[in-house]
Amino acid sequence: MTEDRGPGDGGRPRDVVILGSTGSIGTQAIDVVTRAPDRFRVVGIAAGGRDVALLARQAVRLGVEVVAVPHEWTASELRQALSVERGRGNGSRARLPKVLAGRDAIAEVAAWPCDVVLNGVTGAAGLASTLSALDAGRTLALANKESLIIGGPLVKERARPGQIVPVDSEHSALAQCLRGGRAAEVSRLVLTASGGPFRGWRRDRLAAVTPAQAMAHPTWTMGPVITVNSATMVNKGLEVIEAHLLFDIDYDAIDVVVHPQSVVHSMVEFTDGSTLAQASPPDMRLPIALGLAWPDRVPGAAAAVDWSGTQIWQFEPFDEETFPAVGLARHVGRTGGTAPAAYNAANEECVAAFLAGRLSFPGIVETVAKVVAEHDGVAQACSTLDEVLAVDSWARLRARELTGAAAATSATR
Ligand SMILES: NC(=O)C1=CN([C@@H]2O[C@H](COP(=O)(O)OP(=O)(O)OC[C@H]3O[C@@H](n4cnc5c(N)ncnc54)[C@H](OP(=O)(O)O)[C@@H]3O)[C@@H](O)[C@H]2O)C=CC1
Ligand SMILES: CC(=O)[C@@H](O)[C@H](O)COP(=O)(O)O
Ligand SMILES: [Mn+2]
Repeated sequence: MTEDRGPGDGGRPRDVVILGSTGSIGTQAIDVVTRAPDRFRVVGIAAGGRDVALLARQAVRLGVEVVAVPHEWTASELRQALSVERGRGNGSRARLPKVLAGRDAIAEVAAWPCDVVLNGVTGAAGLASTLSALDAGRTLALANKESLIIGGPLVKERARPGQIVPVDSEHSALAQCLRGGRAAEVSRLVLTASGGPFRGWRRDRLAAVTPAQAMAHPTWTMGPVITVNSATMVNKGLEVIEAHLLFDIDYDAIDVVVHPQSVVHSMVEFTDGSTLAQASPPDMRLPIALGLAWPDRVPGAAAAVDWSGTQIWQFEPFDEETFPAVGLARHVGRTGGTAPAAYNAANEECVAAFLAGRLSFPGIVETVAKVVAEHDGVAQACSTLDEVLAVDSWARLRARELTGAAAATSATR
Protein backbone atom coordinates (compact mmCIF):
# COMPACT_ATOMS: atom_id res chain seq x y z
CA MET A 1 0.00 0.00 0.00
CA THR A 2 1.36 3.38 -0.92
CA GLU A 3 -0.11 6.77 -0.28
CA ASP A 4 0.41 8.04 -3.84
CA ARG A 5 -1.24 5.27 -5.89
CA GLY A 6 -3.86 6.45 -8.37
CA PRO A 7 -4.38 7.09 -12.05
CA GLY A 8 -2.35 10.28 -11.82
CA ASP A 9 0.81 8.24 -11.23
CA GLY A 10 -0.15 5.27 -13.37
CA GLY A 11 -1.01 2.90 -10.49
CA ARG A 12 -3.78 0.31 -10.38
CA PRO A 13 -7.16 1.25 -8.87
CA ARG A 14 -7.40 1.13 -5.08
CA ASP A 15 -9.20 -1.92 -3.74
CA VAL A 16 -11.97 -0.77 -1.42
CA VAL A 17 -14.19 -2.45 1.17
CA ILE A 18 -17.41 -0.60 2.06
CA LEU A 19 -19.04 -1.42 5.41
CA GLY A 20 -22.61 -0.19 5.74
CA SER A 21 -22.97 -0.20 1.94
CA THR A 22 -26.78 0.12 1.97
CA GLY A 23 -26.85 3.24 4.16
CA SER A 24 -26.49 6.94 3.45
CA ILE A 25 -22.68 6.92 3.54
CA GLY A 26 -22.46 3.52 1.84
CA THR A 27 -24.68 4.36 -1.13
CA GLN A 28 -22.90 7.69 -1.65
CA ALA A 29 -19.56 5.87 -1.51
CA ILE A 30 -20.77 3.48 -4.21
CA ASP A 31 -21.70 6.49 -6.31
CA VAL A 32 -18.18 7.91 -5.82
CA VAL A 33 -16.38 4.69 -6.75
CA THR A 34 -18.56 3.80 -9.72
CA ARG A 35 -17.94 7.26 -11.18
CA ALA A 36 -14.17 6.74 -10.86
CA PRO A 37 -13.48 3.14 -12.02
CA ASP A 38 -9.89 4.04 -12.90
CA ARG A 39 -9.29 4.91 -9.24
CA PHE A 40 -11.37 2.47 -7.23
CA ARG A 41 -12.53 -1.15 -7.33
CA VAL A 42 -14.91 -2.45 -4.65
CA VAL A 43 -13.85 -5.90 -3.44
CA GLY A 44 -16.12 -6.32 -0.42
CA ILE A 45 -19.31 -4.92 1.06
CA ALA A 46 -21.29 -5.46 4.26
CA ALA A 47 -24.53 -4.26 5.81
CA GLY A 48 -26.93 -5.07 8.63
CA GLY A 49 -29.18 -7.18 6.40
CA ARG A 50 -32.36 -5.10 6.61
CA ASP A 51 -32.42 -4.70 2.80
CA VAL A 52 -30.95 -7.93 1.45
CA ALA A 53 -32.21 -7.24 -2.09
CA LEU A 54 -30.29 -3.95 -2.26
CA LEU A 55 -27.18 -5.57 -0.77
CA ALA A 56 -27.32 -8.37 -3.36
CA ARG A 57 -27.83 -5.89 -6.19
CA GLN A 58 -24.82 -3.88 -5.04
CA ALA A 59 -22.71 -7.03 -4.70
CA VAL A 60 -23.49 -8.37 -8.17
CA ARG A 61 -23.28 -5.02 -9.95
CA LEU A 62 -19.96 -4.17 -8.32
CA GLY A 63 -18.62 -7.70 -8.83
CA VAL A 64 -17.32 -7.92 -5.26
CA GLU A 65 -15.37 -10.87 -3.91
CA VAL A 66 -17.19 -10.99 -0.57
CA VAL A 67 -20.42 -9.77 1.00
CA ALA A 68 -21.26 -9.97 4.70
CA VAL A 69 -24.18 -9.68 7.11
CA PRO A 70 -24.02 -9.89 10.90
CA HIS A 71 -26.83 -12.41 11.40
CA GLU A 72 -26.81 -16.05 10.29
CA TRP A 73 -30.55 -15.98 9.59
CA THR A 74 -30.17 -13.53 6.69
CA ALA A 75 -27.47 -15.59 4.92
CA SER A 76 -29.77 -17.90 2.97
CA GLU A 77 -32.01 -14.99 1.96
CA LEU A 78 -28.89 -13.16 0.78
CA ARG A 79 -27.66 -16.16 -1.27
CA GLN A 80 -31.06 -16.42 -2.91
CA ALA A 81 -31.13 -12.70 -3.67
CA LEU A 82 -27.62 -12.94 -5.20
CA SER A 83 -28.78 -15.72 -7.55
CA VAL A 84 -31.86 -13.74 -8.54
CA GLU A 85 -29.72 -10.69 -9.21
CA ARG A 86 -27.27 -12.64 -11.38
CA GLY A 87 -30.23 -14.23 -13.19
CA ARG A 88 -31.31 -10.73 -14.16
CA GLY A 89 -28.06 -10.40 -16.07
CA ASN A 90 -26.58 -7.79 -13.76
CA GLY A 91 -22.86 -7.88 -13.10
CA SER A 92 -20.03 -9.46 -14.99
CA ARG A 93 -18.41 -11.88 -12.55
CA ALA A 94 -18.83 -15.51 -13.44
CA ARG A 95 -18.81 -16.52 -9.78
CA LEU A 96 -21.11 -15.17 -7.11
CA PRO A 97 -19.33 -13.53 -4.16
CA LYS A 98 -18.48 -15.41 -1.03
CA VAL A 99 -21.15 -14.85 1.65
CA LEU A 100 -20.07 -14.35 5.25
CA ALA A 101 -22.68 -14.26 8.01
CA GLY A 102 -22.59 -14.10 11.78
CA ARG A 103 -21.13 -12.21 14.69
CA ASP A 104 -17.62 -11.85 13.28
CA ALA A 105 -18.52 -11.57 9.60
CA ILE A 106 -18.29 -7.78 9.28
CA ALA A 107 -14.94 -7.65 11.07
CA GLU A 108 -13.71 -10.40 8.73
CA VAL A 109 -14.59 -8.29 5.68
CA ALA A 110 -12.89 -5.32 7.36
CA ALA A 111 -9.66 -7.34 7.23
CA TRP A 112 -10.21 -8.54 3.63
CA PRO A 113 -7.18 -7.92 1.38
CA CYS A 114 -7.65 -4.36 0.11
CA ASP A 115 -6.12 -0.89 0.27
CA VAL A 116 -8.82 1.03 2.13
CA VAL A 117 -11.80 0.16 4.29
CA LEU A 118 -14.65 2.68 4.51
CA ASN A 119 -16.48 2.14 7.80
CA GLY A 120 -19.99 3.48 7.19
CA VAL A 121 -21.74 1.30 9.77
CA THR A 122 -23.88 3.26 12.19
CA GLY A 123 -23.24 3.24 15.93
CA ALA A 124 -21.19 1.20 18.38
CA ALA A 125 -21.69 -1.85 16.14
CA GLY A 126 -18.81 -0.49 14.03
CA LEU A 127 -16.13 -0.85 16.72
CA ALA A 128 -15.03 -4.43 16.03
CA SER A 129 -14.63 -3.64 12.33
CA THR A 130 -12.60 -0.51 13.01
CA LEU A 131 -10.21 -2.54 15.18
CA SER A 132 -10.10 -5.35 12.63
CA ALA A 133 -9.26 -3.01 9.73
CA LEU A 134 -6.52 -1.33 11.76
CA ASP A 135 -5.03 -4.63 12.94
CA ALA A 136 -4.98 -5.86 9.35
CA GLY A 137 -3.01 -2.75 8.35
CA ARG A 138 -5.71 -1.27 6.11
CA THR A 139 -6.15 2.45 5.66
CA LEU A 140 -9.39 3.26 7.47
CA ALA A 141 -11.67 5.90 5.95
CA LEU A 142 -13.74 6.54 9.05
CA ALA A 143 -17.34 7.71 8.89
CA ASN A 144 -18.33 5.57 11.90
CA LYS A 145 -17.22 8.17 14.46
CA GLU A 146 -18.77 6.15 17.30
CA SER A 147 -16.07 3.46 17.07
CA LEU A 148 -13.26 5.96 17.62
CA ILE A 149 -15.17 7.76 20.37
CA ILE A 150 -16.11 4.70 22.40
CA GLY A 151 -12.89 2.83 21.67
CA GLY A 152 -10.77 5.92 22.44
CA PRO A 153 -7.28 4.85 23.51
CA LEU A 154 -7.96 1.29 22.34
CA VAL A 155 -8.44 2.48 18.76
CA LYS A 156 -5.66 5.05 18.93
CA GLU A 157 -3.02 2.62 20.13
CA ARG A 158 -3.83 0.20 17.27
CA ALA A 159 -3.59 2.92 14.57
CA ARG A 160 -0.29 3.95 13.05
CA PRO A 161 0.06 7.66 12.17
CA GLY A 162 -2.10 8.52 9.16
CA GLN A 163 -3.87 5.15 9.11
CA ILE A 164 -7.23 6.72 10.01
CA VAL A 165 -8.54 9.22 7.47
CA PRO A 166 -11.63 11.09 8.72
CA VAL A 167 -14.73 11.08 6.52
CA ASP A 168 -17.00 13.02 8.91
CA SER A 169 -17.37 16.36 7.10
CA GLU A 170 -16.04 18.53 9.95
CA HIS A 171 -13.01 16.34 10.57
CA SER A 172 -12.26 16.02 6.87
CA ALA A 173 -12.35 19.83 6.78
CA LEU A 174 -9.98 20.05 9.76
CA ALA A 175 -7.61 17.50 8.21
CA GLN A 176 -7.57 19.55 5.00
CA CYS A 177 -6.90 22.79 6.90
CA LEU A 178 -4.16 21.13 8.94
CA ARG A 179 -2.30 19.31 6.21
CA GLY A 180 1.19 20.51 5.64
CA GLY A 181 1.02 22.64 8.80
CA ARG A 182 2.93 22.59 12.06
CA ALA A 183 1.15 21.46 15.22
CA ALA A 184 2.75 24.21 17.33
CA GLU A 185 1.11 26.85 15.13
CA VAL A 186 -2.44 25.63 15.85
CA SER A 187 -4.37 27.70 18.36
CA ARG A 188 -7.95 26.33 18.20
CA LEU A 189 -10.23 24.04 16.21
CA VAL A 190 -13.63 25.48 15.35
CA LEU A 191 -16.30 22.88 14.58
CA THR A 192 -19.28 24.17 12.66
CA ALA A 193 -22.81 22.93 13.47
CA SER A 194 -25.85 23.48 11.27
CA GLY A 195 -27.90 24.04 14.42
CA GLY A 196 -30.31 21.33 13.30
CA PRO A 197 -34.08 21.80 12.89
CA PHE A 198 -34.45 23.49 16.30
CA ARG A 199 -31.85 26.22 15.91
CA GLY A 200 -32.97 29.33 17.81
CA TRP A 201 -35.59 27.43 19.84
CA ARG A 202 -35.89 27.82 23.60
CA ARG A 203 -35.68 24.72 25.74
CA ASP A 204 -39.36 24.79 26.83
CA ARG A 205 -40.50 24.38 23.18
CA LEU A 206 -38.56 21.15 22.73
CA ALA A 207 -40.89 19.04 24.92
CA ALA A 208 -43.44 18.67 22.12
CA VAL A 209 -40.99 17.81 19.33
CA THR A 210 -42.08 14.82 17.21
CA PRO A 211 -39.83 12.28 15.44
CA ALA A 212 -40.87 13.76 12.08
CA GLN A 213 -39.70 17.22 13.19
CA ALA A 214 -36.41 15.85 14.50
CA MET A 215 -35.84 13.93 11.27
CA ALA A 216 -36.17 17.09 9.14
CA HIS A 217 -32.52 18.12 8.99
CA PRO A 218 -32.13 21.53 7.33
CA THR A 219 -29.06 20.79 5.19
CA TRP A 220 -28.09 17.08 5.14
CA THR A 221 -29.88 13.85 4.20
CA MET A 222 -28.49 11.16 6.51
CA GLY A 223 -29.43 7.98 8.36
CA PRO A 224 -31.96 8.21 11.23
CA VAL A 225 -29.58 8.02 14.20
CA ILE A 226 -27.19 10.77 13.10
CA THR A 227 -30.16 12.91 12.00
CA VAL A 228 -31.73 12.76 15.47
CA ASN A 229 -28.25 13.30 16.95
CA SER A 230 -27.93 16.49 14.93
CA ALA A 231 -31.27 17.70 16.33
CA THR A 232 -30.24 17.03 19.96
CA MET A 233 -26.65 18.23 19.30
CA VAL A 234 -25.35 14.87 20.51
CA ASN A 235 -23.75 14.65 17.06
CA LYS A 236 -21.74 17.79 17.78
CA GLY A 237 -20.84 16.45 21.21
CA LEU A 238 -19.55 13.24 19.63
CA GLU A 239 -17.66 15.33 17.09
CA VAL A 240 -15.89 17.35 19.80
CA ILE A 241 -14.57 14.06 21.26
CA GLU A 242 -13.74 12.81 17.74
CA ALA A 243 -11.72 15.99 17.04
CA HIS A 244 -9.84 15.66 20.33
CA LEU A 245 -8.93 12.04 19.56
CA LEU A 246 -8.01 12.60 15.91
CA PHE A 247 -5.97 15.76 16.26
CA ASP A 248 -4.69 15.63 19.87
CA ILE A 249 -6.10 19.07 20.72
CA ASP A 250 -7.24 19.89 24.29
CA TYR A 251 -10.99 20.13 24.87
CA ASP A 252 -10.52 23.76 25.96
CA ALA A 253 -9.24 24.57 22.46
CA ILE A 254 -12.15 23.02 20.54
CA ASP A 255 -15.04 25.41 19.90
CA VAL A 256 -18.47 24.83 18.38
CA VAL A 257 -20.06 27.56 16.28
CA VAL A 258 -23.44 27.46 14.55
CA HIS A 259 -23.33 27.91 10.78
CA PRO A 260 -26.80 27.20 9.34
CA GLN A 261 -25.72 26.93 5.69
CA SER A 262 -23.34 23.97 6.26
CA VAL A 263 -20.93 25.27 3.63
CA VAL A 264 -17.97 25.97 5.91
CA HIS A 265 -17.37 22.50 7.33
CA SER A 266 -14.95 23.56 10.07
CA MET A 267 -11.99 25.85 10.68
CA VAL A 268 -8.53 25.95 12.22
CA GLU A 269 -7.38 29.07 14.01
CA PHE A 270 -3.61 29.61 14.14
CA THR A 271 -1.46 31.37 16.73
CA ASP A 272 -0.93 34.46 14.55
CA GLY A 273 -4.69 35.16 14.35
CA SER A 274 -5.15 33.54 10.95
CA THR A 275 -8.11 31.17 10.38
CA LEU A 276 -8.32 28.58 7.59
CA ALA A 277 -11.75 27.22 6.64
CA GLN A 278 -12.78 24.46 4.24
CA ALA A 279 -15.89 25.31 2.23
CA SER A 280 -18.03 23.35 -0.21
CA PRO A 281 -21.80 22.87 -0.64
CA PRO A 282 -23.11 20.17 1.71
CA ASP A 283 -22.35 16.90 -0.13
CA MET A 284 -20.75 13.94 1.63
CA ARG A 285 -19.35 12.62 -1.64
CA LEU A 286 -16.48 15.10 -1.27
CA PRO A 287 -15.15 13.86 2.10
CA ILE A 288 -15.93 10.25 1.12
CA ALA A 289 -13.88 10.57 -2.09
CA LEU A 290 -11.05 12.28 -0.25
CA GLY A 291 -11.16 9.61 2.45
CA LEU A 292 -10.85 6.86 -0.16
CA ALA A 293 -8.17 8.57 -2.26
CA TRP A 294 -6.24 10.37 0.51
CA PRO A 295 -3.99 12.30 0.10
CA ASP A 296 -5.27 12.79 -3.45
CA ARG A 297 -8.39 14.67 -4.43
CA VAL A 298 -10.85 13.06 -6.83
CA PRO A 299 -11.69 15.54 -9.60
CA GLY A 300 -15.45 16.14 -9.95
CA ALA A 301 -16.28 14.38 -6.68
CA ALA A 302 -18.78 17.13 -5.81
CA ALA A 303 -19.86 20.57 -6.97
CA ALA A 304 -17.88 23.60 -5.77
CA VAL A 305 -19.35 26.80 -4.28
CA ASP A 306 -21.16 28.75 -7.00
CA TRP A 307 -19.78 32.28 -6.90
CA SER A 308 -22.10 33.53 -9.66
CA GLY A 309 -24.83 34.03 -7.04
CA THR A 310 -24.87 35.83 -3.70
CA GLN A 311 -23.48 33.74 -0.86
CA ILE A 312 -24.56 34.41 2.71
CA TRP A 313 -22.63 32.53 5.35
CA GLN A 314 -23.88 33.12 8.90
CA PHE A 315 -22.08 32.24 12.10
CA GLU A 316 -23.77 32.32 15.52
CA PRO A 317 -22.77 31.34 19.05
CA PHE A 318 -23.84 27.87 20.11
CA ASP A 319 -26.66 27.78 22.73
CA GLU A 320 -25.18 25.55 25.47
CA GLU A 321 -28.23 26.00 27.72
CA THR A 322 -30.85 24.74 25.27
CA PHE A 323 -28.57 21.96 24.03
CA PRO A 324 -26.62 20.50 26.98
CA ALA A 325 -25.40 17.52 24.90
CA VAL A 326 -22.14 19.20 23.91
CA GLY A 327 -21.20 20.14 27.48
CA LEU A 328 -22.01 16.60 28.56
CA ALA A 329 -19.80 15.23 25.78
CA ARG A 330 -16.92 17.45 26.90
CA HIS A 331 -17.41 16.03 30.40
CA VAL A 332 -17.26 12.38 29.27
CA GLY A 333 -14.39 13.17 26.91
CA ARG A 334 -12.35 14.68 29.74
CA THR A 335 -13.28 11.78 32.05
CA GLY A 336 -12.01 9.45 29.34
CA GLY A 337 -11.81 5.67 29.68
CA THR A 338 -15.23 4.08 29.28
CA ALA A 339 -17.22 7.30 29.90
CA PRO A 340 -17.72 8.13 26.17
CA ALA A 341 -18.95 4.55 25.61
CA ALA A 342 -21.62 5.06 28.28
CA TYR A 343 -22.68 8.40 26.73
CA ASN A 344 -22.92 6.89 23.24
CA ALA A 345 -24.69 3.66 24.20
CA ALA A 346 -27.27 5.45 26.36
CA ASN A 347 -27.87 7.86 23.50
CA GLU A 348 -28.35 5.08 20.92
CA GLU A 349 -30.98 3.49 23.18
CA CYS A 350 -32.71 6.82 23.81
CA VAL A 351 -32.82 7.68 20.10
CA ALA A 352 -34.50 4.33 19.43
CA ALA A 353 -36.99 5.00 22.26
CA PHE A 354 -37.71 8.51 20.93
CA LEU A 355 -38.25 7.28 17.37
CA ALA A 356 -40.58 4.57 18.72
CA GLY A 357 -42.60 7.21 20.58
CA ARG A 358 -41.54 5.98 24.03
CA LEU A 359 -39.46 9.01 25.05
CA SER A 360 -39.79 12.76 24.68
CA PHE A 361 -37.18 14.69 22.71
CA PRO A 362 -35.63 16.42 25.78
CA GLY A 363 -35.81 13.02 27.49
CA ILE A 364 -33.01 11.78 25.22
CA VAL A 365 -30.24 13.96 26.65
CA GLU A 366 -31.79 14.00 30.15
CA THR A 367 -31.59 10.20 30.24
CA VAL A 368 -28.07 10.15 28.80
CA ALA A 369 -27.04 12.60 31.55
CA LYS A 370 -28.49 10.30 34.23
CA VAL A 371 -26.67 7.27 32.85
CA VAL A 372 -23.41 9.24 32.58
CA ALA A 373 -23.79 10.46 36.18
CA GLU A 374 -24.25 6.88 37.40
CA HIS A 375 -21.23 5.76 35.40
CA ASP A 376 -19.04 8.65 36.64
CA GLY A 377 -18.18 6.92 39.90
CA VAL A 378 -17.15 3.69 38.20
CA ALA A 379 -15.54 4.89 34.95
CA GLN A 380 -12.56 2.71 34.16
CA ALA A 381 -9.67 2.82 31.73
CA CYS A 382 -10.77 1.18 28.52
CA SER A 383 -7.99 -1.21 27.73
CA THR A 384 -9.87 -4.09 26.10
CA LEU A 385 -12.76 -4.44 23.68
CA ASP A 386 -14.62 -6.51 26.29
CA GLU A 387 -14.43 -3.64 28.82
CA VAL A 388 -15.92 -1.23 26.30
CA LEU A 389 -18.64 -3.69 25.32
CA ALA A 390 -19.49 -4.37 28.97
CA VAL A 391 -20.03 -0.66 29.65
CA ASP A 392 -21.94 -0.34 26.36
CA SER A 393 -24.31 -3.14 27.48
CA TRP A 394 -24.70 -1.72 30.99
CA ALA A 395 -25.49 1.79 29.69
CA ARG A 396 -28.08 0.42 27.25
CA LEU A 397 -29.75 -1.52 30.03
CA ARG A 398 -29.81 1.51 32.37
CA ALA A 399 -31.17 3.73 29.60
CA ARG A 400 -33.89 1.17 28.87
CA GLU A 401 -34.77 0.95 32.55
CA LEU A 402 -34.91 4.73 32.90
CA THR A 403 -36.91 5.29 29.70
CA GLY A 404 -39.20 2.37 30.54
CA ALA A 405 -39.84 3.97 33.92
CA ALA A 406 -40.45 7.36 32.27
CA ALA A 407 -42.89 5.81 29.79
CA ALA A 408 -44.74 3.97 32.59
CA THR A 409 -45.02 7.19 34.64
CA SER A 410 -46.43 9.19 31.73
CA ALA A 411 -48.85 6.35 30.88
CA THR A 412 -50.32 6.45 34.39
CA ARG A 413 -50.70 10.24 34.36
N1 LIG B 1 -24.92 10.07 6.55
C1 LIG B 1 -24.04 11.04 6.63
O1 LIG B 1 -24.07 12.01 5.85
C2 LIG B 1 -22.97 10.99 7.67
C3 LIG B 1 -22.79 9.88 8.47
N2 LIG B 1 -21.76 9.84 9.36
C4 LIG B 1 -21.57 8.63 10.15
O2 LIG B 1 -21.50 7.52 9.27
C5 LIG B 1 -22.06 6.37 9.89
C6 LIG B 1 -23.19 5.84 9.00
O3 LIG B 1 -24.21 6.79 8.95
P1 LIG B 1 -25.40 6.69 7.90
O4 LIG B 1 -24.87 6.20 6.60
O5 LIG B 1 -26.08 7.99 7.93
O6 LIG B 1 -26.32 5.58 8.57
P2 LIG B 1 -27.46 4.69 7.87
O7 LIG B 1 -28.39 4.30 8.94
O8 LIG B 1 -27.99 5.36 6.67
O9 LIG B 1 -26.65 3.40 7.36
C7 LIG B 1 -26.04 2.52 8.26
C8 LIG B 1 -25.47 1.33 7.51
O10 LIG B 1 -24.86 0.47 8.48
C9 LIG B 1 -25.42 -0.84 8.35
N3 LIG B 1 -25.41 -1.51 9.64
C10 LIG B 1 -26.13 -1.22 10.74
N4 LIG B 1 -25.84 -2.08 11.74
C11 LIG B 1 -24.91 -2.92 11.25
C12 LIG B 1 -24.21 -4.03 11.77
N5 LIG B 1 -24.41 -4.46 13.02
N6 LIG B 1 -23.33 -4.67 10.98
C13 LIG B 1 -23.13 -4.27 9.70
N7 LIG B 1 -23.75 -3.21 9.15
C14 LIG B 1 -24.64 -2.57 9.91
C15 LIG B 1 -26.82 -0.61 7.82
O11 LIG B 1 -27.36 -1.76 7.26
P3 LIG B 1 -28.90 -2.15 7.60
O12 LIG B 1 -29.72 -0.98 7.16
O13 LIG B 1 -29.13 -3.39 6.83
O14 LIG B 1 -28.95 -2.34 9.09
C16 LIG B 1 -26.52 0.49 6.80
O15 LIG B 1 -25.96 -0.08 5.65
C17 LIG B 1 -22.53 6.81 11.29
O16 LIG B 1 -21.53 6.55 12.21
C18 LIG B 1 -22.70 8.32 11.12
O17 LIG B 1 -22.54 9.02 12.32
C19 LIG B 1 -20.88 10.86 9.51
C20 LIG B 1 -21.03 12.00 8.77
C21 LIG B 1 -22.09 12.16 7.80
C1 LIG C 1 -22.47 15.63 7.28
C2 LIG C 1 -21.91 15.48 8.62
O1 LIG C 1 -20.72 15.44 8.81
C3 LIG C 1 -22.83 15.44 9.76
O2 LIG C 1 -22.17 15.01 10.93
C4 LIG C 1 -23.36 16.83 9.90
O3 LIG C 1 -22.34 17.61 10.41
C5 LIG C 1 -24.56 16.88 10.72
O4 LIG C 1 -24.98 18.18 10.83
P1 LIG C 1 -24.99 18.98 12.19
O5 LIG C 1 -23.95 20.04 12.05
O6 LIG C 1 -26.38 19.51 12.20
O7 LIG C 1 -24.72 18.02 13.29
MN1 LIG D 1 -20.27 15.65 10.91
